[in-house]
Amino acid sequence: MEEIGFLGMGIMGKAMAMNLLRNGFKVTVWNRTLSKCDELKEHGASVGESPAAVVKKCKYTIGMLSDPPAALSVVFDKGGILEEISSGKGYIDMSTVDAETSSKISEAVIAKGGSFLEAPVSGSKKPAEDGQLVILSAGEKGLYDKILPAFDVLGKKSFFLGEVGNGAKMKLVVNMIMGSMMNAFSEGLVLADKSGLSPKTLLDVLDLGAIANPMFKMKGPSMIQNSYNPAFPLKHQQKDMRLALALGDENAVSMPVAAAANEAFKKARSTGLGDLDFSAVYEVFKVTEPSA
Ligand SMILES: NC(=O)C1=CN([C@@H]2O[C@H](COP(=O)(O)OP(=O)(O)OC[C@H]3O[C@@H](n4cnc5c(N)ncnc54)[C@H](OP(=O)(O)O)[C@@H]3O)[C@@H](O)[C@H]2O)C=CC1
Ligand SMILES: O=CCCC(=O)O
Repeated sequence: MEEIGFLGMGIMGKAMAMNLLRNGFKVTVWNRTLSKCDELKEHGASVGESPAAVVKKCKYTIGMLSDPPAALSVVFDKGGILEEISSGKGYIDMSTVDAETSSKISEAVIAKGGSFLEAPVSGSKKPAEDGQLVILSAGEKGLYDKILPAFDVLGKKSFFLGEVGNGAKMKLVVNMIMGSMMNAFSEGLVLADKSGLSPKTLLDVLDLGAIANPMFKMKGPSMIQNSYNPAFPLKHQQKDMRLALALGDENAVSMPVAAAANEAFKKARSTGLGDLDFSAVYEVFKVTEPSA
């Protein structure tokens, strides 16, 4: 497989690029804060000085950026992808963004003769490290077929969902459900605790029943220890709720549960919890009325 470019060495990008290196791919990385490339360099990656420099060197470049402004910035700004993308080169944006952002990027890349695929992922830090992501791609099928060897390393399953926007929408629907579940779970933990039950026993009961799931199992024990080491930062979960609610607006879908969950994530952000794991929304539900 050709050398792969990788833009964005955050929690996910670093784990994914490291995984590609471990599996024998040649990788050139770039990050806005350059020092975050150091560890990758120690493991054999080359470092590009700009997104454009990475695209110039590599036939295929992957992006894993925080949000729509970041995803647009690496494409359209000075030193961005558009300066070097051309016929025969492909850009694969794996960031979680809305369909409109993805379409803007796709149109600009294609106008320069390049190919584009959106490919957001389900799965967090650990699945990224272990190559167990679920990849939700859409866009140019030819590029999908060519990048599959890399997807096979990064994920346990890849979907091709058709036209650009479908991957972004699928990802937002999934994360809207996940964020709402995390709110219900947090409320339940607080309700158990305040009504004199053991939250730990609640976790055991949940795990044996019809609503057992990997998220409760993985996050529950650390939540009841008030430990929120970020795997999926809360600020990104709130961004996904906001983008999913906008998708609901466009399609006239009433989403009262997601809207309430979004408010809780906003509240958590406003109290300085945005950089912690999204499970820190639990803290919002713990706040009790001051006693008279
Ligand atoms: N963490 C998770 O569990 C998952 C995250 N995602 C999604 O993946 C994406 C990345 O998430 P994650 O790795 O957790 O996020 P991080 O916050 O850890 O990393 C964000 C990355 O985006 C870069 N960035 C931010 N703003 C800009 C900008 N204006 N220009 C250029 N680069 C910028 C950061 O660079 P710098 O270091 O300079 O700040 C960093 O490399 C997000 O869209 C997220 O929603 C999807 C699945 C799971
Ligand atoms: O976007 C983040 C998703 C996190 C997960 O799927 O566990």
